[in-house]
Amino acid sequence: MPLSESQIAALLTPYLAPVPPPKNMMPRLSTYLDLLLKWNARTNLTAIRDPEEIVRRHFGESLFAGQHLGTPLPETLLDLGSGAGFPGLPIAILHPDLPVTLAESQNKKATFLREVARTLELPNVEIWAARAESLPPTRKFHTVTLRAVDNMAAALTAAAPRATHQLLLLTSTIPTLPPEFTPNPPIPIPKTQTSILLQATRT
Ligand SMILES: C[S@@+](CC[C@H](N)C(=O)[O-])C[C@H]1O[C@@H](n2cnc3c(N)ncnc32)[C@H](O)[C@@H]1O
Repeated sequence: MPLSESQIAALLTPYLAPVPPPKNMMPRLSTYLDLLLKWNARTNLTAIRDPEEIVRRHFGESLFAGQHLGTPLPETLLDLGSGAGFPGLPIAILHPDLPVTLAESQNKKATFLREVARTLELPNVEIWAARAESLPPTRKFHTVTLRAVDNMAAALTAAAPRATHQLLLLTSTIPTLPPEFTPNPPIPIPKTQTSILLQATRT
């Protein structure tokens, strides 16, 4: 049974500030969820299969990160190892004017990301269907996000030279950060025992 937009909104309440969401956010999240469930039935995009859990864990945590990008909003954002789009795609839905690049090296996941960006009509989303390390050296981003990457140390090595201002990590452990980045106190992510948001500023 698909979730209605109002069910999605209710599940997201703990993660969102009590302000009206941007126009089109709930319809876009609803379409994204439908696509994810459809694709996940035949190809393994995410191990979480329960729609409510997808909304809470993937959408909710990503949107929570999207509300901690700082003020003013970043000029550009790279989501390194985006998988099925987390946290980068919900952030792009929350901030449709923010140019977001999703780097994902697995072809089937990158194809899915393209399909979602096309269907949701998100013109500011770019899919980099290869390793982030292969982006041209001149490509830098105000903010680089990382969530659930398999090898955090390697991902941080790839992320650091790309981030002109900050790294934003969704993680359960505090990793050793590159020395040019200074962490702020971690922020607990709602409804989880262990996950934190760790923002680190280039100094
Ligand atoms: C465990 S998944 C997590 C995906 C997503 N961030 C999430 O939280 O659901 C990690 C993904 O990162 C991708 N990945 C790892 N290192 C990468 C790199 N250097 N460049 C691009 N993609 C990378 C992998 O292909 C994989 O799909």
